[in-house]
Amino acid sequence: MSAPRLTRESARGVSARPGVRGPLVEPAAVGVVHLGIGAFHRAHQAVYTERAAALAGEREWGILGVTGRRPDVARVLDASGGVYGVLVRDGADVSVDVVGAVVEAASPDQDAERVVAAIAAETTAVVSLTITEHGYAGPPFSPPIELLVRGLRRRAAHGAPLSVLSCDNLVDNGAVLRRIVRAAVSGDDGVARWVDDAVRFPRSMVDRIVPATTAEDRRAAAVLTGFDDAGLVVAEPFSEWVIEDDLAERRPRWELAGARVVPDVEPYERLKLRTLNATHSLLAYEGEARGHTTIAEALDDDELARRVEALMAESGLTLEQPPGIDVVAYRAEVLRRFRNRGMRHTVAQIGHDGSRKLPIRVGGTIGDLVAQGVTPDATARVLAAWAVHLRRGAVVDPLADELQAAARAARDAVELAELVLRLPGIVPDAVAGRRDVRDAVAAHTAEILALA
Ligand SMILES: NC(=O)c1ccc[n+]([C@@H]2O[C@H](COP(=O)([O-])OP(=O)(O)OC[C@H]3O[C@@H](n4cnc5c(N)ncnc54)[C@H](O)[C@@H]3O)[C@@H](O)[C@H]2O)c1
Ligand SMILES: O=P(O)(O)OC[C@@H](O)[C@@H](O)[C@H](O)[C@H](O)CO
Repeated sequence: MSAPRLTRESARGVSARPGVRGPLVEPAAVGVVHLGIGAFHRAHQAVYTERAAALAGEREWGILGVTGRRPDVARVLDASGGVYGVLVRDGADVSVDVVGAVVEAASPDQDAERVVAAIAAETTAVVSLTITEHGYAGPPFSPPIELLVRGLRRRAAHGAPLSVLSCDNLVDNGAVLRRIVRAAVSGDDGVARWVDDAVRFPRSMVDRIVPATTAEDRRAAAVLTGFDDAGLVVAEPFSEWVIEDDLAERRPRWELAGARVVPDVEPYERLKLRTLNATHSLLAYEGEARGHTTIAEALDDDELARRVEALMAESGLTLEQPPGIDVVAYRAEVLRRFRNRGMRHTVAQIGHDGSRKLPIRVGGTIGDLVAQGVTPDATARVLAAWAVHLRRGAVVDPLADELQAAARAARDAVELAELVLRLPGIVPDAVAGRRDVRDAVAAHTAEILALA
């Protein structure tokens, strides 16, 4: 690409161009350490943090972004002084928000000491994480979790309070992370007591659709900004962040930027995981079986659209209405978001790591339906579509080899259904052996197998 590179210096004045905004801040210090600086953090929490800091007139909320596994993103952000753009796509409309909140970047293997020191620094008030569902598995734990624990041990020496904020699509992400950290420091009473007293692990629900960036996205952003941006991310206009009101006192005023800080995140989280994420997984796996490439294409398929509506209605039986949200309007909005033709969110990307995602997206719904005396039907279809994916698709999953081998060895739809239901943790134990649930999954599996 021949355009000059976007950097903190070259970005000055870029907002004079039509369709381009920002950067809004020039932070003077690191106040947030973010572990797992992938596409989502750059399009979500970093955007809220920048807007909140700008609106509050605070310069202490610079972000040190730490990559999860590979150093690539750290090197890109190092080269740009942390500055990157968010290409917002709304159908054919495009705009770019240039973000200045990230001031440093690091990778776990090359910069571990710097990251541990930053987590321990009194000037740091928040450690946030987006390390994927898989990043919380262990022991042994992923590199970001190891760094977090090392940083907390060091920080306990001065004991300044801290918020540790998981922003991954998990059920009760705050409690999951607290359990991992508490187990890791359990041998050291002083650190464990400090963690209990001074470290908050708020639950949070995050929502913004952020597909992998393509070369076409980079070209479209360069037309608007005049710069090539290797750190570019692409996102829809919609964004939501609901955070449990259990943060340490010193923190960015995210609510100024539109985040909701509420006493109980659970109803928001359930609604999102069981509506948006569950239907995303159905569209991903059955979309693949029906030959679709993106979510928008899959939803254009009338049969799939009908299945999605049925899934939303069925999972709705297990949901309560979160304060301030109309569930019917929420569902319509999710469908509208999925239909955003500007976004190329591939079914392949969403289908990754099903063994980690499906317990969160459909396992709980199935357990709750059975407890209500309802045999899951529309929800069973998600597991059926996954079973067919395991047998025929390009599987990316920590258990890929074992799952693919088992799925290919299954003799029929009933055995495939039994395979996915009996995998530990996919559905609650009380449900895994139920004949009616197996029959529902098997019936859908047979239908999807017959598609090809
Ligand atoms: N992209 C979205 O639309 C979106 C929306 C809401 C929530 N999220 C949450 O954010 C997470 C990350 O999404 P993303 O789009 O940034 O993905 P990404 O692939 O761009 O980045 C993920 C980050 O996590 C790291 N990582 C990946 N696997 C890991 C592992 N096993 N251990 C430790 N670190 C690991 C990567 O190195 C990277 O830094 C999702 O898994 C989800 O929980 C994403
Ligand atoms: O990001 P993942 O891999 O957990 O899941 C893929 C999508 O379902 C997910 O990212 C949604 O786009 C997101 O949760 C919307 O807020």
